Amino acid sequence: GAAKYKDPKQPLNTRINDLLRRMTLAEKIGQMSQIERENATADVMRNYFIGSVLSGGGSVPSPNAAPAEWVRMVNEIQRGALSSRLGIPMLYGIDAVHGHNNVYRATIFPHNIGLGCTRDPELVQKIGAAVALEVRATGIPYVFAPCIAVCRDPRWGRCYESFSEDPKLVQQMTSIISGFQGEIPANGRLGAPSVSGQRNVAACAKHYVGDGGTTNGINENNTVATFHELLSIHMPPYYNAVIRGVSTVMVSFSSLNGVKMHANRPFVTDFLKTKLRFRGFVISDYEGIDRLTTPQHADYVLSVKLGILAGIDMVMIPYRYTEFIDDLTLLVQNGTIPMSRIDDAVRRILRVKFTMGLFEHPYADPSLTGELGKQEHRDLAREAVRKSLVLLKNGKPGEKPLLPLPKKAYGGSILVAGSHADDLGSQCGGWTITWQGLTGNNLTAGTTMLDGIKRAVEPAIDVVYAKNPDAGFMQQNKVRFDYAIVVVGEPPYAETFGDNLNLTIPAPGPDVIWNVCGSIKCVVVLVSGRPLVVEPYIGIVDALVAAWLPGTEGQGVADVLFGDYGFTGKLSRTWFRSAEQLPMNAGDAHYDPLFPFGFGLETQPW
Ligand SMILES: OC[C@@H]1[C@@H](O)[C@H](O)[C@@H](O)c2nc(-c3ccccc3)cn21
Repeated sequence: GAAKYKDPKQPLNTRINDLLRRMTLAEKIGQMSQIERENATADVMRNYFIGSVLSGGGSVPSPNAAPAEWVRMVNEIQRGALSSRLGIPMLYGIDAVHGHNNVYRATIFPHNIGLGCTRDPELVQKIGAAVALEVRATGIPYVFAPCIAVCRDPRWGRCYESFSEDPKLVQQMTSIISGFQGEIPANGRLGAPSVSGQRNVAACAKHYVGDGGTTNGINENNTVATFHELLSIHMPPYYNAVIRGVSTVMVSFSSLNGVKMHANRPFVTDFLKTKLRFRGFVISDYEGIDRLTTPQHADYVLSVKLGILAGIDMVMIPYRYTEFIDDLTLLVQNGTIPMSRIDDAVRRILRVKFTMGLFEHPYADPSLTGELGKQEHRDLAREAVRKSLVLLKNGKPGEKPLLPLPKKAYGGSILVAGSHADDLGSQCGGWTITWQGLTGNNLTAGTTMLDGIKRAVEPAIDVVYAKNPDAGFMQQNKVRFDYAIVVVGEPPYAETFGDNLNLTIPAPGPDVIWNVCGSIKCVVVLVSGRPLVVEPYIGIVDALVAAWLPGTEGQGVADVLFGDYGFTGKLSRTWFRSAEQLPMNAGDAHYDPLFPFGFGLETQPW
């Protein structure tokens, strides 16, 4: 009859063992290879037995490609994989870290720092489920998310990808994994990979481990921590991720006490696989094994040896796949890497692929294309925006609170000022359409904060927008406006490009604050991937809101500014006074924040 591995009624381990024993070394090594979509032709997939393909940040079939085009591309690559001797389906992975963020017109949710401020794990689980549907709309079944870093220093360019400085809060937000993958079944094995069905996606807990603890927040650098500091600060979210059945774990570029994580067998194998009994597969980061040497790729045979022996099962190569395959083949044939290590890697990869039904459903479900950017998901994102905003000041001493703002203005006009009020790209931040993100309003479909404000106020009200009002403008108009909403902040950035040692509000933000708030009542809305230096302005502003990186549904900001909903957000990380204090986290002996972890004023809806 049919080969056992093709029979979904066979027990999981029967299928794995039946397939494994049929595989040649070349087919096994092919399964361990993940290549970039740009070089994933059907021939390459078939001839090299490639097991996985990725879209790197911004890697799309064509600019502004529609879901149907994504589906065609993924299916074409799959057809190549399935035409190989054993017909093992390939697994396509992509970064969906705040929505399906590479895809034009996808719903873009608040980045994780804002989701941490909602203190709402159930909401975050729903977000995972919604993002899974949008990812499946494009025929993709695997996401490199969530990042469960515990960011301990906001000078780190990726701090916005972290839910919190507090491991317990990050642990709570691992609920997103159950959103992505579906809840583990009641009789399911704890710790085993678990993807409920074809409306779910396999997830990836990243970056293992200690990515958020590097010295001075320098990206990809070194985390100095005792074993117990590691276990109490950076490791806890991995306990929850494993129990929730996360399918994959991605290794961090960073080092732990001087040992590169991509070469760290004690933690990748002995702790994660043996101690925690993680049974999914471990994937490297992008050229992560190349970076084991300086300069990177200086000795690729050594890189492959160290990475695979550390316990990496799948390598995000992503271009030099013939070199990877040749080098790994050599290392196995000369006995440096035992076949048992290869078999462990392939078993784990097959376990995930069988469990998620990839053999039975290798192709996209075309009925899901309508899920991309669906209004229901945008409404969910708008709710997340409302709940992520943190109100830091509301009214000067002895004065009544400024928020919620009235929807009518007695003078008939309000001023909206600042670069970030009318900039969809900046309110989305990095990892949006491109790797680094974009400024401007043409990148995708969404609602700027300015649009949201205009829709919120009564039609008769005149909303005047001035991107960068100078003192003269304010002098001439100070009696015209009842109040001003000033929206300033950081430009989009990702990874090392976001590393920053001073954390001041970029120009011309401060000038706009001085000019406007020195003249009329103002609420400042800060759009940033982390707390910034605001102490110099605290006295002059009437109200201050941390909006983080809200994403496409900017209407959510107006919802709370104008009192349709109350402010409820609580800081997911400490708001420092100056960068010289850093690192400074709740629980430290010396703790002198401007606003402490957990702080957040509240307002009542009208
Ligand atoms: O996009 C794939 C992965 C992503 O999942 C990881 O979180 C992230 O660390 C990452 N950096 C690069 C990357 C870095 C520098 C140049 C080119 C690509 C690629 N990736």
